[in-house]
Amino acid sequence: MRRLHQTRRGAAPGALRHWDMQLPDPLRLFQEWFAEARDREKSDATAMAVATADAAGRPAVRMVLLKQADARGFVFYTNLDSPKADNLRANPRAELCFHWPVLERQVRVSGQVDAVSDAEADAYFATRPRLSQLGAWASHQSKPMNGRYELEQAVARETVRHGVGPVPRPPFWSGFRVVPAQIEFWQQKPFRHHDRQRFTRIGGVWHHEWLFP
Ligand SMILES: Cc1cc2nc3c(=O)[nH]c(=O)nc-3n(C[C@H](O)[C@H](O)[C@H](O)COP(=O)(O)O)c2cc1C
Repeated sequence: MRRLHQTRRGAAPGALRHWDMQLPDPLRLFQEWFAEARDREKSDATAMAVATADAAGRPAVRMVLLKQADARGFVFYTNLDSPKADNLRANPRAELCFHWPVLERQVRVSGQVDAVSDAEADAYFATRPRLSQLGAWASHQSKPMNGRYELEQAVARETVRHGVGPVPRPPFWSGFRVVPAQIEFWQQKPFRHHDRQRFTRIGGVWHHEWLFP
């Protein structure tokens, strides 16, 4: 695991010596852990739980797949008529949680949620397999259906409707970006003496704390 480097500074004669931490950028640290997870985990390292709450504060959590992670935030795609999208419109905050069991690591990311731009969603949708694109058109995500047959019928209808041309992104399908205000890295250690490091962004600057496990 990447460690904070501690360096002595300001050691003018007679001055108080102090420890100054040179902090790693938490987004870079995330990228390092994520790259290791992609190499070493047996399951999909992009799978993450996303917790939302409705306007009354009722929580809901479900798995989604991370499609982009950079300085702007963490992006996933979904149906805009789904309960999670309703929650995010009512209360545009979320927490993500990755668990990488082979590496014995957990990462939590929380913050404000923005809609991704239409251009960005179009570009990502165009990369999806055709059957996934048709599935996005066919699925009224989280609405009741009369068994699998209704889904298969809807996929068949969409297949005929789109013919052989490109399948455009449905207007009811797009992405959300969680803009990180806090990122916590948890690394399992023997006897539950785990490492926890929390980074909080205040006024555009990341602040670091160690937490008791
Ligand atoms: C590993 C995994 C990955 C998933 N990825 C997505 C995803 O990227 N987008 C999505 O809308 N649903 C995804 N799902 C399904 C969601 O967990 C959920 O069932 C669905 O989005 C409906 O959620 P909602 O009713 O809370 O809106 C995934 C499920 C699993 C188990």
